[in-house]
Amino acid sequence: MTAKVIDGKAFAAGLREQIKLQTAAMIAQGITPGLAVVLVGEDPASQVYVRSKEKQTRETGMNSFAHRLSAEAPQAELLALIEQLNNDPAVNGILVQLPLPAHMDEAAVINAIRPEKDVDGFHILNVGRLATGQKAMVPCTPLGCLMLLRDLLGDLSGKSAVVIGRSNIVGKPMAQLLLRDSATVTIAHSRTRNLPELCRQADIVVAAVGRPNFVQGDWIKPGAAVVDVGINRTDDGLVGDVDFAAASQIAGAITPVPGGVGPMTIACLLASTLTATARANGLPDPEGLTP
Ligand SMILES: NC(=O)C1=CN([C@@H]2O[C@H](COP(=O)(O)OP(=O)(O)OC[C@H]3O[C@@H](n4cnc5c(N)ncnc54)[C@H](OP(=O)(O)O)[C@@H]3O)[C@@H](O)[C@H]2O)C=CC1
Ligand SMILES: Nc1nc(=O)c2c([nH]1)NC[C@@H]1CN(c3ccc(C(=O)N[C@@H](CCC(=O)O)C(=O)O)cc3)C=[N+]21
Repeated sequence: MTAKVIDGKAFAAGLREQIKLQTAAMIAQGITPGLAVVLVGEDPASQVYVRSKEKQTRETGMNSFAHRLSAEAPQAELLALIEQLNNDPAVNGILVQLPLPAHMDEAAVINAIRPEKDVDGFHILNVGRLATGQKAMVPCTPLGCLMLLRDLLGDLSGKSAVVIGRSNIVGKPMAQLLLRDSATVTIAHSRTRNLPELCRQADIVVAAVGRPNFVQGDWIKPGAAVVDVGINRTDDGLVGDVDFAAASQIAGAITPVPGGVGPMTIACLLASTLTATARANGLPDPEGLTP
């Protein structure tokens, strides 16, 4: 069997078209959504992402505000910038690109963002809201994965899902979203025993590990859905966390790297910016863009 290759790039493009239409409708009401992206330091990969985010933000008709701080900037300078963005009515969403330089306290920085403007969904209040089933800002990468899975499988209720990875930015919120959709969720990590066997029982495998080709083809249940979040730069170029060649012979559907989850992350960032703008203006949540 050969798996359906899920075209995240095309799905994301469709999502951006919807966002563009709904942004235009908002602008017609006198409201222009605005996203501020803050980059601290000169990490080349982060610079590429941030430029891509800025370009796509403008292409949907939203305002994009870029702020760059040197890698040596004191944390107080970043906190002062966040405070300024918190109080700027033209800014509906704030994203501080991670990772931050080692001298900064990531949690303190994230929690300084007004939760309503926290389009990454990393603020402790949004984490708590998601975990308790309240209206939250939801992290972009897991949201993108959820959209792809719902599109593929429809109702996720009762499906068994294994999420490999327990980070605050991918694994844990992914598990929360799948749980909210009534999947039966197992979270695996570096201390998990019998990971291959665990995966073999899963209808859905989400890999967010950060190790090239980590998930083997024979870990996959025939016909299962495989979502590869991993972005690993190797001598063979950009590869995911799943051995794509092997897994795509067994899975029912699989996301490629590149062209799978990555483009969905950025599209969901724009979706969340629109959601934040709607909520800030007492408008209903945008159609089809919130989980
Ligand atoms: N496509 C996209 O939009 C995005 C892609 N990414 C990519 O996704 C990947 C994961 O990112 P992130 O969550 O931030 O990474 P982290 O490094 O924060 O987390 C990795 C997780 O994998 C687990 N892990 C490590 N080794 C093993 C192992 N041998 N067996 C089982 N679990 C293991 C770790 O377990 P433990 O907790 O025990 O250490 C940890 O929970 C990276 O490649 C990253 O680049 C990230 C964000 C967005
Ligand atoms: N505050 C914050 N929020 C984030 O959402 C965030 C972050 N920090 N730090 C870094 C990670 C990583 N991330 C990606 C976004 C897009 C692609 C993406 O578009 N990938 C393309 C390929 C891009 C390439 O060629 O490098 C693809 O998979 O097709 C990948 C990874 C967001 N992150």
